[in-house]
Amino acid sequence: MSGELSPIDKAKFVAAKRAAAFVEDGMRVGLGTGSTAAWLVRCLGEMVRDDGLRIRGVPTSTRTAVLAREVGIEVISLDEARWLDITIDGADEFDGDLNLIKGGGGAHLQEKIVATASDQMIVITDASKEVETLGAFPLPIEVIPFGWQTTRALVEETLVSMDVLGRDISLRMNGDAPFITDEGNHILDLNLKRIGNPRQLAMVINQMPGVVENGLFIDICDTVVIGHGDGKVEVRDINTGTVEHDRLDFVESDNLFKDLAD
Ligand SMILES: O=C[C@H](O)[C@H](O)[C@H](O)COP(=O)(O)O
Repeated sequence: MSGELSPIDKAKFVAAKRAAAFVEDGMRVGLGTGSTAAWLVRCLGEMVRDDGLRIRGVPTSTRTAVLAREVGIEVISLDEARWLDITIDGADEFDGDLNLIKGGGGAHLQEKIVATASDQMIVITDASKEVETLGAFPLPIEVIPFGWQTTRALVEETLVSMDVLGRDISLRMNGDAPFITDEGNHILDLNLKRIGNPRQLAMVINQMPGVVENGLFIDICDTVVIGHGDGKVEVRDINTGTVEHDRLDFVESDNLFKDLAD
């Protein structure tokens, strides 16, 4: 990486750095996927190397597993861990109840399994991802490749019957070929614009044959850490109703940030 980081990258970095402080020695940690979660993995790697932090990480994608090993985090499978103390991950959108849309990187299936198996889930994000109502970000649905067009038609029919607005459904592509998830599946992106009842929608979608998992995370996230490009961080906890404000002087003091920016 060279040159100055963009304000969005700085925001993601400080959110990740602040959230890393929730991780304690001996914890089993779910490691999210995406550009924000990658900062978290790098921050934890630094804590392992420099501070002697001992953790075992359960990655939520192949990409994250590769990065975690690279930075020196001991990687174990979810089956080895069974239960996690904490999961820290990014999100594509979050609302005031800390319900989320995830899966912009196609990893929401493993992410949801890992987050659900954790005592606490913390989302790290920049402020642009906060919305009043979920749905501006297309909702990812992981479907098995067999009969995916039939599954898409069924999803569309169901949305019509539920009177959900904006029934624009596309197969996610990777160049000329369909995107393939870590589990060998496809992704349908639902451009709904507005999701009035995310809980109901999540349940209805997951009942359809061919659907593996949708990207709505309802009542899973406990805490959101929102970073800003100037180093300010806000930590909101849905269980206690508390909001904390903090500021990280990352430019001057953070070796990891300096190494990456050089
Ligand atoms: O599938 C990907 C994940 O759900 C990501 O956590 C989400 O898309 C946010 O990614 P980023 O931090 O890159 O915006």
